[in-house]
Amino acid sequence: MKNNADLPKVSVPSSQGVIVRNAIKSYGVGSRRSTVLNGLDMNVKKGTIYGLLGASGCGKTTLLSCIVGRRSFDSGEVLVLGGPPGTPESGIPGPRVGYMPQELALYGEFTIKETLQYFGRIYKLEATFVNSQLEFLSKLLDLPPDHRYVKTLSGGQQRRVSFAVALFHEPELLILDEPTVGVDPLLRRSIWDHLVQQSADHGRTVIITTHYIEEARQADAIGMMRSGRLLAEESPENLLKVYGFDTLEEVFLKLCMKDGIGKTTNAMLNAKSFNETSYTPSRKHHRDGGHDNMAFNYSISQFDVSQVGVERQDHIKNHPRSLAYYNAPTSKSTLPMDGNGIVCLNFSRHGDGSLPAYNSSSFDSFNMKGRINLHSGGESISKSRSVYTINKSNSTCIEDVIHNNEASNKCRSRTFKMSIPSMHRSAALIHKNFMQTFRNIGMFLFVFLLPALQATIFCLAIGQDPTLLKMAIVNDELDSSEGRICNYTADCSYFMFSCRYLRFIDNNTIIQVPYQSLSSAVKATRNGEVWGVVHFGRNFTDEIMVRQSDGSAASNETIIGSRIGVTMDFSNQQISVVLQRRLNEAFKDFTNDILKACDYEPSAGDIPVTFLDPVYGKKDSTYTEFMAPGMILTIVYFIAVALTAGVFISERKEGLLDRSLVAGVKMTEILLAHLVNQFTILLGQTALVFVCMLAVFNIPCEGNLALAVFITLLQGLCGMSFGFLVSSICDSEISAIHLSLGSFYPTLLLSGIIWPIEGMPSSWMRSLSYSLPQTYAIEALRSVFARGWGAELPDVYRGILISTGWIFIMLGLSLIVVRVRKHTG
Ligand SMILES: Nc1ncnc2c1ncn2[C@@H]1O[C@H](COP(=O)(O)OP(=O)(O)OP(=O)(O)O)[C@@H](O)[C@H]1O
Repeated sequence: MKNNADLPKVSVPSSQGVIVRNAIKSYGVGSRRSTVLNGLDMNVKKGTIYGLLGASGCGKTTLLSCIVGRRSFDSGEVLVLGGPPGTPESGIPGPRVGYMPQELALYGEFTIKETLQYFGRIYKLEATFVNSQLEFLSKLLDLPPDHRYVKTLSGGQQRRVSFAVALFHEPELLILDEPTVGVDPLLRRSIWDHLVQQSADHGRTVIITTHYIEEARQADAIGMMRSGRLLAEESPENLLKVYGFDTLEEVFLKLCMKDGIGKTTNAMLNAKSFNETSYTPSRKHHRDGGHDNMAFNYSISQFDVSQVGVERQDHIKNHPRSLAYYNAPTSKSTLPMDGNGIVCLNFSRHGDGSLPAYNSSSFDSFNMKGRINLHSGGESISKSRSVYTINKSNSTCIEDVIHNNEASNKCRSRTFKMSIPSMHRSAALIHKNFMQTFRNIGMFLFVFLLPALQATIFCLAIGQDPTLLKMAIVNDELDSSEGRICNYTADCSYFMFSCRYLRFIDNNTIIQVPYQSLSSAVKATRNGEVWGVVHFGRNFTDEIMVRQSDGSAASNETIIGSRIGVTMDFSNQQISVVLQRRLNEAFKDFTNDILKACDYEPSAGDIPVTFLDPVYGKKDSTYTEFMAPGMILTIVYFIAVALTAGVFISERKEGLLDRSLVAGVKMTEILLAHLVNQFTILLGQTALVFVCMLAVFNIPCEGNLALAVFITLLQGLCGMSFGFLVSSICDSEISAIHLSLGSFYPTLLLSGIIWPIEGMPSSWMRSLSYSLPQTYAIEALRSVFARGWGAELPDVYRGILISTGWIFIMLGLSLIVVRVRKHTG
């Protein structure tokens, strides 16, 4: 029908559909550990439709996710299209499988057409093929117009689009988790008709879960699942015939009741007729079709089971038609005649650990058409469970154990191997990310401008000296009756020094509020009306003169009379520091002024400690300048954390991650695409932050601007990596927010952004500070900004190296966490 020429060709057609053996899967740990799959066996013949039925929570989705390789069994085996998931033979992940997870697994911001185009790019399909499939599937699934955004569709419409995504690249194997939920009966029928046609005409294998038991009548086989295993695995016709019911629901109910009242014996075996009937695909093409799946071709009645041990017989009961289990066969007579089959052997290793030798001559009466897999039935895979493949053509016994171990070793080594990203998939992901970003332009602009906005707020709000602070002035020197009033002379006149001093107080910082009495001024301070009181004694000017002339012989009375008494509200440290500084500066200016007016050297009145020109920085550098490097890095770092942390979580929750990974997308490609996307945004954000800080608010950067930008971008990447780590650890956005916010304050407080690390009381706390990802980078940027240092100096290159190290550590940890989570459920 459609020319799917670009899909990778499978060189060796597989004869197998899906085979699951003795699958065990648990979730949780300790007392909360619960077993979801409990020794489950499943056989799906290639080219058939397999309906997996079972109550909610019985483990269907878990089983499917293990089949598609998104989870792994605790023990047991799964072969998909001839190989374990994750191996090239299985085609998983990759275009040979179409997976529709239970979640929607669609991008809401995309139109229907864009959705298919995206997956088309992932599969590297030609645009003409994608368009023709879109047209075809739109009709088949009665999809809304393809320009409609997915997020605007109804739930049922969205599920149909999700179904179309699983179908459209015409995969060999379709794994559909409840595709017909929310779909009306007519459409359900056309979906099933399509699946039947796909399996009949094109030999596609379909595994489908559904809650509508009766619709599974169209399946070739049904697996009825309960308590983590299959109660029955049979064609619907046989099930109905054997149990004599009209509906599958009744059959299922019956099986459940049997299972529930402790009849552990498999219902199929109890029903004698099941021993006599094998599951044979009902549609003619299956009988003729040659899609060999050995599991389906034998009923138990075809095998001589006389030598099967008691334990094995239990297994046989669980595998009434698909498998035969044998205790270590020593004679060819124990093996089936004619046909193909999976033969499970219960054998032990020899004393020296070697495996018993089987070769084709052991079974020469067995007319093999294809491969025979000989399994041991032992429970412990590593010790006694082995798989043999006997290859008829060369008549040698190939130890699949070794082969499998090699395969699993390869798998294991793949686990932590960084696969080289594919160009076309990375390009598709990057394209998708940018489309998602720019679709919501309002939100994008907000996020894009947010760092510059934060930088502006920081520069405006932090580090400026407080202004317009009210101070009470109680000047007892004033007495108009005695002519003691303020004049504004600049001469060398020793008169009303109090007024002359007050003229030098910075009016922008201090508002002078005259009070008549000291008590009322102190009361005003207590009431919070003023920040303090500046008090001059009645003979202030005279006492200063006496003190100057008496020098070291000045009396205590003179000293007290000549002082400017300041009573302050010290409750606000920053304000009181500024007030003290301004009052001291005013006094210095006052003495300089009077000395100059009287022809003395103005600086003669200064204290001898003199700060000459600084080596680095300015004498009057502000707190804003101290904080700016830290703030720049913090803003960029945490915006990157916030943007990235949600990415995986929403993709994982919506099933998009699973769908992409099953489609063949690599985790490294997803990471890379997000890094490219976020980094591009980060470039713009960083540029705006620097313009804002340096050009608008005049924060000085003495060093190389490019170096400063480079350090900032590194910290942005560091934030992204941390965001990825957070999102790979957390299951929900809420927990990601908690973790991100939880890390925000310790970073802010411990990284030397607000206060110098040298102020920390103990060495362990300093060590803790330096173990954070931002501390060295902040020191590096501060050195570039304030000292003008270059990358050749340790303070700078250490920041660069440590930031780079953190990026790799956190990205590596993210990949490890993703892998570990896959294996732990
Ligand atoms: N990640 C997980 N951690 C812990 N328990 C889980 C996890 N995933 C699934 N489970 C539990 O495993 C059991 C089987 O879940 P699963 O989703 O496989 O069932 P299901 O048969 O597909 O159900 P439904 O038909 O409702 O989709 C449930 O009890 C579920 O709560």
